[in-house]
Amino acid sequence: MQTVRRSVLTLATVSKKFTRSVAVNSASVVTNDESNLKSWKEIPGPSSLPIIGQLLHFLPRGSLHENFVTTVLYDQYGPIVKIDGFFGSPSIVLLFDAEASAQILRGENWMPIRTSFQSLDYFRQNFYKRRGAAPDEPTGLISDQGDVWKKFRSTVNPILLQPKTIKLYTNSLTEVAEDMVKSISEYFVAKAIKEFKSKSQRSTEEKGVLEKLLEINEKVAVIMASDMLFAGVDTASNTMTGTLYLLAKNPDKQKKLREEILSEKEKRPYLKACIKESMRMMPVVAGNLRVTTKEYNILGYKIPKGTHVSFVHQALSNMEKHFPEPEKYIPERWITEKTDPLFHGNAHPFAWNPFGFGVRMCIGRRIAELEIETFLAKVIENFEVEWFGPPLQTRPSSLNYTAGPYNFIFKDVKK
Ligand code: HEM
Repeated sequence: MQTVRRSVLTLATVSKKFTRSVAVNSASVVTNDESNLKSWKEIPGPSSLPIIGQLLHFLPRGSLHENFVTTVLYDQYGPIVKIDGFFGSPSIVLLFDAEASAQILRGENWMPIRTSFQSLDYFRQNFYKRRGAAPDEPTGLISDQGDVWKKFRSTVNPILLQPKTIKLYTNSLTEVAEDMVKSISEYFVAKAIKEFKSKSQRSTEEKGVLEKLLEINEKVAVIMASDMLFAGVDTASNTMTGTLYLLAKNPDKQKKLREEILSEKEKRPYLKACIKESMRMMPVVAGNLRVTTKEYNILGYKIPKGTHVSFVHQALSNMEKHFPEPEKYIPERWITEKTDPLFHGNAHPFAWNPFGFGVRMCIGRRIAELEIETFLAKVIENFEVEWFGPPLQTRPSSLNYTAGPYNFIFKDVKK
């Protein structure tokens, strides 16, 4: 149970600037004949006890203690599963169905609610309150909801999602990522202010993310720095480790990637494909979450307003029906012809959804992609990466963390 909650990264008049690529489609909500719908109580799930609900199943030695998100629940109960809340926490509905996920994600795309970590909410609210902030002031994208989230997201969206700005910022971002664990956001912002002031006036094109955020105001920069530290470090680093592991286990794919990198062509489709494929097999975020703001009819069940629904895309992207031979690392599926049975476009569009959806999708996506591409290209260009010993383990928690030992061998590439 705890794992489900933590597995979900609890991490909209939405500004026109960022609605353009988003399909708001509440018309797609299923309108089954109401009389045939089963009630919320009838949604299948593990057996439950008063007060503690299904907790026993998730404790050590319980049948669902480990990795149930991917297979066990789906195999036992099907595409929709209810996990009862316990000790006052809300119940949660898990969806293992791409179309049903699409219905809710689209239906909630106007003002998506994705609950955060209670401890983070508490800390941020008290931290900012102590500093004299008004109740409607933002605390961060991860923790805010409703109008406060919408207004703040509209402010930072154009900067964070602009490819030109992100490209400029990659080097400093990577540097920041390396030692950010030791520091707090204010430290970086203070340092950045000092640095920027010491530099002569620069054109808009040369300014990085933090510089542009600082131009809005210091508060926006501090909040965003805090969000980026919280959501951007472990996600990107675990994805890099997972990709490196899969490349080490698939030397033919690694060789092909090295050839592309050494060819020094500007575009690197195979590199992108390698990353997409590892995010399909080993997504760092197992599922996403929305709290419904209206009633839905999903897979024959009535889902009331206010329900916590989790879309378990880790399970979906590892299903044969969406991605043939799902247990194999085949980056080619992302670049092959439409006629190839492996073609990724044959999968349901919501079966691979590692960065979330719509107006609330990951705001750091471009930064993450660039970071991961830069890192992998450098490593694969310089080293032949091998792996020895048992497979790399992942530890599902708030994210799917890779767990040591990291049995990599790096051999110099003979150039
Ligand atoms: C491989 C790396 C990453 C993955 C897989 C990932 C995944 C996600 C997902 C699934 C969401 C939820 C989206 C939704 O609700 O629809 C999210 C939100 C978010 N991510 Fe990422 N992320 C990654 C890297 C980053 C980076 C590098 C940053 C910052 C630099 C970042 C910042 C955020 C923030 C601030 C949010 C909250 C957005 C909001 O609620 O408006 N993420 N991410």
